[in-house]
Amino acid sequence: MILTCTPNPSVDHTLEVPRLEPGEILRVQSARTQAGGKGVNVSRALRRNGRDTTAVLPVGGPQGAELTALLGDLPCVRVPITDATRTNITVTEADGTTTKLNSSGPALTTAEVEELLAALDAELAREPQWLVASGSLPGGTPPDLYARIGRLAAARGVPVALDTSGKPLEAAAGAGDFALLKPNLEELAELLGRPLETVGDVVGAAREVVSWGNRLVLVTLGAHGALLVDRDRTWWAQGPEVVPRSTVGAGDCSLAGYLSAEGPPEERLCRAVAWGAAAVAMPGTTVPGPEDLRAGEVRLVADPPADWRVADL
Ligand SMILES: Nc1ncnc2c1ncn2[C@@H]1O[C@H](COP(=O)(O)OP(=O)(O)OP(=O)(O)O)[C@@H](O)[C@H]1O
Ligand SMILES: O=P(O)(O)OC[C@@]1(O)O[C@H](CO)[C@@H](O)[C@@H]1O
Repeated sequence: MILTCTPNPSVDHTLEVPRLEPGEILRVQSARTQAGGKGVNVSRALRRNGRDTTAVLPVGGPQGAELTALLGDLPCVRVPITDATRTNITVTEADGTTTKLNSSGPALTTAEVEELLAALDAELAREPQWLVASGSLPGGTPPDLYARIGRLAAARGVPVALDTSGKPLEAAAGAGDFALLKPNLEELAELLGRPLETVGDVVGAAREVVSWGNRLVLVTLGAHGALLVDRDRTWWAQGPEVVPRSTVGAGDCSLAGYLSAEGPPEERLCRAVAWGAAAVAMPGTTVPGPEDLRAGEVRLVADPPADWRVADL
């Protein structure tokens, strides 16, 4: 079983317009409301592909009730909170350009944070294969929450895959001990405080993160595929070419694909880019199923040259 924890889940509204023009009245071509939040999406993708998963998340207010309904039969542990679950809005354009308006989320009380951790610990006691800890932290939550979650999982012997950004990423990655970190290129550049333009730049940054005590770094590069870096090796993989419809959740599907695979790291990477590319071709926060994956069309390069420019991949 793969356990996910999403401290700041969302109801995702996606609006499709031909072209986003600020200041204009735009006619919406289609509107979708789906369950969202990074860990929730990882669980949804795993479930859609027949994997055993449980999602732990706080829910509150009418939006929390809406999220519960949208989650359907996804196995979940919902921790009730007083403040309302957030709603995030995405606008996608005909050329695949995706614009996100993400709310900061509800204010969790100290007691609610402790209840979330207790619920998570009870699930960790079931010895899942992985814990995925994902997404931003809601207001009022201490930035070291993911570091605390990492310690809870370590005490239960469960490896953790972390996907977050900004201060929570800084606080957790610096504490080390994560089996996998999944930043995208911008998140990794922000963490290290320098631009990352070549494969060598990205690998150097990822190795620095590994030197803090973390095992593997999966750096997703949007349309340019993904790099997987450990202490000694690097692999780059690129999924099949797709017509992008919505990039929302592509990173989550990549992580789900990575964790769903068994075998050596490079096989996991190939699965990650296949799932990520499939997600991009789907509307809103829709996750791909087995029929959407084109695993045979993945390109893999071991130890790619350091001078390759990410923008040219
Ligand atoms: N335009 C694209 N064309 C093809 N594949 C893409 C495209 N964008 C993303 N992907 C695939 O999805 C993966 C994840 O994308 P990305 O790096 O944008 O993740 P992310 O920023 O974490 O996304 P999110 O936070 O929305 O889940 C990439 O590694 C790649 O395999
Ligand atoms: O605000 P966060 O927590 O960083 O990201 C939240 C979010 O953008 O991430 C998912 C896609 O990865 C969406 O379902 C959701 O709306």
